[in-house]
Formats: sequence, structure tokens, C-alpha cells
Amino acid sequence: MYSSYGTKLKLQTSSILSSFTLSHLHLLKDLCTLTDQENNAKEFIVEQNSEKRQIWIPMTKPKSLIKSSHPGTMNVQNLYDVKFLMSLNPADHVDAFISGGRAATKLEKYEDAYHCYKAGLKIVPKHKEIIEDLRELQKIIIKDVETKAAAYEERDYNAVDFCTQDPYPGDVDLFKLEVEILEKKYKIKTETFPQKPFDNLVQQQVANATLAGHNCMQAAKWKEAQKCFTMALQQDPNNYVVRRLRADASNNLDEITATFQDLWLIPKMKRTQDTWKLGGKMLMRFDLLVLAEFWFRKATQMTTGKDDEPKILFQKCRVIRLYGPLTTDCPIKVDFTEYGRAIYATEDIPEGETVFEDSPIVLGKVFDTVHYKTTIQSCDHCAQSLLSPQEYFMETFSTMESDLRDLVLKYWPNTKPIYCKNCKFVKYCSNDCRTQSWNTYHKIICPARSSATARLFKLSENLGKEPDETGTMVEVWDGHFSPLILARVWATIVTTAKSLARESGDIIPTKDQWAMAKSPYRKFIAYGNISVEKDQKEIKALFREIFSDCGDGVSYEITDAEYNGRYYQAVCNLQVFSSPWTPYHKFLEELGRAEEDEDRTLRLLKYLKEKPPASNVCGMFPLHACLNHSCLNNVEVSDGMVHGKGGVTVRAKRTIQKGEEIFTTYIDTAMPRKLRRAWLYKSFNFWCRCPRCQVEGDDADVCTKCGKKAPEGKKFPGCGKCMKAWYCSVACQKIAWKLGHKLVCSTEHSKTSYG
Ligand SMILES: C[S@@+](CC[C@H](N)C(=O)[O-])C[C@H]1O[C@@H](n2cnc3c(N)ncnc32)[C@H](O)[C@@H]1O
Repeated sequence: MYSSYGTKLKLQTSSILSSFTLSHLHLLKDLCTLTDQENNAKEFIVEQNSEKRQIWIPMTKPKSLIKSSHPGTMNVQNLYDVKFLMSLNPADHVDAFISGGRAATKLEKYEDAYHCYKAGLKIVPKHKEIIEDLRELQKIIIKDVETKAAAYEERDYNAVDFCTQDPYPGDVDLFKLEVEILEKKYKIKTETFPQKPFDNLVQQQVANATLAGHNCMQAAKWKEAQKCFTMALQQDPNNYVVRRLRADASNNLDEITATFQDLWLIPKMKRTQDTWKLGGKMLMRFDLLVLAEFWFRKATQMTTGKDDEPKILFQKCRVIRLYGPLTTDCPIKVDFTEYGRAIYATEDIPEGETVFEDSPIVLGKVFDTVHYKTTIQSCDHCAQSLLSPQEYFMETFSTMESDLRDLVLKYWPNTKPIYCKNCKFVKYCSNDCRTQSWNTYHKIICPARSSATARLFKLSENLGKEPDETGTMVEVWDGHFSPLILARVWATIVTTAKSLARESGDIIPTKDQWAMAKSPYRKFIAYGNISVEKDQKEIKALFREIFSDCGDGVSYEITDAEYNGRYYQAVCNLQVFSSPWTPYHKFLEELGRAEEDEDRTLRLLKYLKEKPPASNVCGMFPLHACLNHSCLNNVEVSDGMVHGKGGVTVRAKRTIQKGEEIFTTYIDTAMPRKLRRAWLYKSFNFWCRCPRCQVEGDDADVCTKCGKKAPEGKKFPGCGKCMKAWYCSVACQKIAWKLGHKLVCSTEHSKTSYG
């Protein structure tokens, strides 16, 4: 039996499934299992190359019986099995999730373990064993993080250190244009003053006026100071010190043009770091961002010692340039802080209101996240779900009354995928998507193009593993997303650069054309500083092989910096989503409009489920990726339709005041403080400093406020409302309450419980 990609799926007499992938196995699970009726268990024997494994999955209770009769039950050895268990979506497979959780814990895939246990708790909310396992997991994660954190040198984290100040292509022209605007719109003059010979008397007058101006400045009399400096400059227009002083006086009067005019007239060689910085600030207010960047770049170059302001100001210009156009229609702006990009409300946003919507620039398969059951196929290009009636109704589709099945088939949209003509593997929802995909990236990375591209797809299908010389499956890629996403970014850059070259009558793109092609990805600022390429040698070599020949003699060099940078861009900016408008919704809409027999339609209702299964993919979202984390998040992110395609919608969880930062959450905020922090440190490399983390405690044996330790064997009483902070005295509790516990304790976040 062959899958659409040509993968050999052999069904043997003993129902042994060889050479499988998760989706194949899922689709074929009913064909390939032995059912143990007596013990209500199904056996899955999974063979990959020479490795054979047996998993017994209990289908119904009683659990004890299954365990005792099959010592190998739940012999879950690796993530394939964990993922497989998760994909079964059974109603009563708590044991499967326990085993999956334990296996994932052993494999140090803590997030997977956590989601396995959570799935188990969904079935039996207070399952004792799972709660114990979750506690154990919590301890393991904290220990792991503490060990790793101790091994790293504690660094003063500052996002600007990772940001480049390289000019963008086209900036030279923009620079000239902005100088013109400066002269024409803001009437900034470029003047030189002849050197006047002046005698002692004039010199004395200049000195007196300067001193008087200086005294006025001290007394905060800016207007008077400005007048004094003007008198001095009339006598000595080339005195750059006085000009700088007058700029300060004008700045204090908020006279932008006057301030900048004086700074502009100071010759470049005479401008201090401070002058460049102030000039940049004025240029930002003129909205002349390329010029402003130039001035802040100069200020950065002249910085000695610790002064991050010019660097931060520079990046502020960058985010206005990059994100300004994306936020014109929403009540937000993107700014730059010491922890990178951040989104702020530009007006009050009522609870429930949409804050913004976003669509992905690049999307690809979800990887390594067992809780997302990606069994539903979707368009490889636009992520539209290709959910079939069989996948939606599952076994009930064949058992429902035939007239109902006919009704479904009549109104269910066509979800038959359209395949790439070359590889006959990659699926699309339409010819349009197939053509667009081909023209933008697929022609470079189509698995039919070379053995290297075929290997990349295969690797992605096998969740990052491939056989080594001995046939043992080894992990070649340990990213949490499919390596195809990176391949797609590079392939898109290549095709864009090639077409820019073609437009100017060339074949090989110029440096500028490459830079233009990379420009859409500038929005994805990445802060990774730990080199990943050492650990991913194999896949890096594979990418190098693929992109060394992009056709027409063009190659794209994947340097170490390029590899690391793009890897972190993806890591820092990906978000899982799925199109909320599925074939199921279209079906319901069509059925609703149709004039069908009411009785028949009503009979169908009992087969409808609350929510259709999702076809999750992950995408790089330019705006959404700027959302920082808080354990007291004020927005919620959900799947949404954006310009007719799948994307994300960000809604206010409560009223957000103008100027407040917009925070999402990266983790399950029901987790206790210590675990939340460990999780964030492990996955995102930062220690959370949100208000909740500041006012909640970790243990009852330490006073959350003053840090005092409880006597041996004793515990301090906890906050009666939230039980998330413990105090040694009423005094400590009162102080903590005033300092912020009150604000946090009254929120719904504090009412959540974990496990
Ligand atoms: C998806 S990005 C969010 C936007 C980010 N500031 C940026 O510009 O890339 C995630 C990264 O932002 C930073 N971050 C997010 N929330 C943070 C917080 N509460 N404290 C410190 N850093 C945070 C961390 O570096 C994290 O890895």
C-alpha cells in the first residue's frame, strides 16, 4: 500500500505496520490493530526500520485488568507513541495520557508531558495519579530550570544588544528626500557664517550674554535664556557651544524647529553624542525616521560607557517604520523597550473589543506539540481546512441513516485536495493556492526537485527524525516547528530576489535586491543569542545543499549567522492557529440556506458536534509576535478570519486604558508561580516580572513579603482569598496588600487552580 507521497505502508498478516508516519498511522489505525476483546485493549505494533514496539491501548475500562494482563501496556518509549496516544482523542483513555505524560517526562519533553496530563484531567478532572504526576513534573521542571539557569552566566538582559542598526536598502534615497522635506516643509536652513574678526569688547559681550543665558537656564527661565543666547549668536554665529545651549533652551520651550535648526547648524565634526541624540529626537517628531536613525546611529557610535538610550531610540524609529503601516486602523502602536518590541493601547479599549487582527507572512506545519491534533489536512499555502465529512462525523458517518448521509454529501463543500503537479504530495485547497505557492517558494523546495528537498520533506513528516547508518531513528531537528518553515522563508527570499533581478534585466540578484527580498522578515526581530548551529549540523548542511542551487546559477548562502538568525526569528515569532471557517461551517451555512425537508435536517442535528476538529498550522505573525507575556494578561488570542483567510484575533479581556501595554500569556496562567517562571525561563529565556509574579509566593514556608522562613515543620498562613501568598504576620500581609496584592488578588487569574 502506498501513501500519496509514495511512503510504503506494509500491512502484514499480524497487522504490523511498518514505516509509518503519525498521520498514516492515525488514518490506518483501525486497519492495523489487533483487538484484544477480552481485555478491551488494542495492540499497536509499530515497526520502524529494525525497531519494533508494542503499545497496548486500553479501549474501555477496567484499567486494572488491562494493566495486569499486559505487562507491556503503555510501554510508551518515545514521542511518536506519545503523539499517537494524543491523536486518538479517546473518551476514556486516561491511562494513555498518564503513560504518554510519563514517557514525555522521561524524554525531557515537559511541555508534551504537561499537555498529556492536562488531556487526562479533562476526562477525569481530579484524577489522583495525574495530579501526583503533575506535581512530580513541576518539581522536575523547576529543578531542571534551576540547574540550567545556574549554569548560565546571569546576564543583564537587554534586547537592543541583539538588534542591528544596518541601513535598509533604499535608505540613501529616502535620506535625500527627508533632507528636502526638512528644508521645504520645516524651513530648516543650511547656512555658513563668515568668520568675523572680533575685538575684546565683542568677545566680552558674547561671554556676558552666554553667562546670563546660562543663569536663566539654571533658573528654568527658558525664554530669557533663549534671548540671551540669541544676542550672543548675533555677535558670534559660529559659536557652536552657544548654539547648542540655545537648542537646549528651545527644546525646553518645546520649539522643535528652533531646536533642530541650531543643532543642524553645528558642523558634524563638532556634534557631541548628546547633540546627535537630541537631533534624532527632533527628527522623530518631524516623522523623518531615516534621518532620525542616522542621528541615533551616530549617537550610538559615540557612546562610551553604559548609555542604552541612543540604541533604544534607534530601534523605536525602526518599529515605527516597520509597524506604523500595520497599526493605522487599530487602537495600538508598537514601541521598543528593553525587552524588545511591545504593543501599547493608543486609546481606551473596552472589554471584549477587538484590539487587532493579524495574518501570517509565512506558515507551516505544527510540530512537536502533542496537544494540537493535526490530523485534519489543510491547504499547504493558506491553511484552509480540508476537513471531510468522514473526518468530521467519524464512525457515525457510516452508521447514520443513508438519507442523512446523502444530505451531508450534498451540502458539504468539495474538500478533495489539489496536489502539486510535481511531487503529487503537497496539498492545496485551490489551483490559485497551488500556483501562488509554486511561484513564491514551492518550486525551490518541492520534494520532487532533488534528493535533498525530498529528504527535507521526509524529515518533516517524521517529526525531525531520520534513520542513521544503522537504521536507528535519530533526531536531526529538535525545533518545535517544522523545518519546512525555514525552508519556505529562504525559498521566498530567493524567488523574490530572482524576480527583482529579472525586472532589471539581470539573472543574478544584486546585494540590494537580496536585501529588498529579505525586507518583509525584518519585522521578525529575533533575540536568540545561544548558538544553535552546533546542535543542528545535519539539517544546516541539508539547507546549505538545497539553497546552494536555486536554479539559473543563483545560490543563497546559509551562513552560520543567517541560520541562527532565521532559526530564532521563527522560534520567537511563531503562533499556532487554524482557520475558524471550516468546511463544516460552510456546510452548515449551505444547509441553513437550502430548503430541505425540516424533519430530515433536524434528524441530522444529533450527529453534529460542538466544535469541528481543527487543522492547526503555525505562522509567523508580524503584529501578534510583538505581544509580550504577563501572567496577568489583558488580552486573549483566538483564531479569526482576516481578509477572508485564517489568522488571529486579539480581544480585550478587560477594559484596557490608553497607554497600557497589551499583554498576552505564553503559558497556562493557572500554574503556580514557581512553575510559571520556570516554564517561561526554559522556553523563552526570561524571568517574568509581571505584577502577579511580584506579589504571589512560591511556598507556605517562606513569607512572601519579607522572605522570613517559617520554623521547621511549620507553614505560614496564606491569603484567604487566593491562597497564592503566605505571610509571617498581619503587618506583612497588610503591606503586601497595599503594594499590589490587592490588585492581583481580585482578578480572575488568582482564582484559577492548577491540577
Ligand atoms: C514573541 S516575543 C514578544 C516580543 C518581544 N518583545 C520581541 O520584540 O521579540 C517573545 C520574547 O519577548 C520577551 N518577553 C516577552 N514577555 C516578556 C516579559 N514579561 N519579560 C521579559 N521579556 C519578555 C522574551 O525575550 C521573549 O522570548
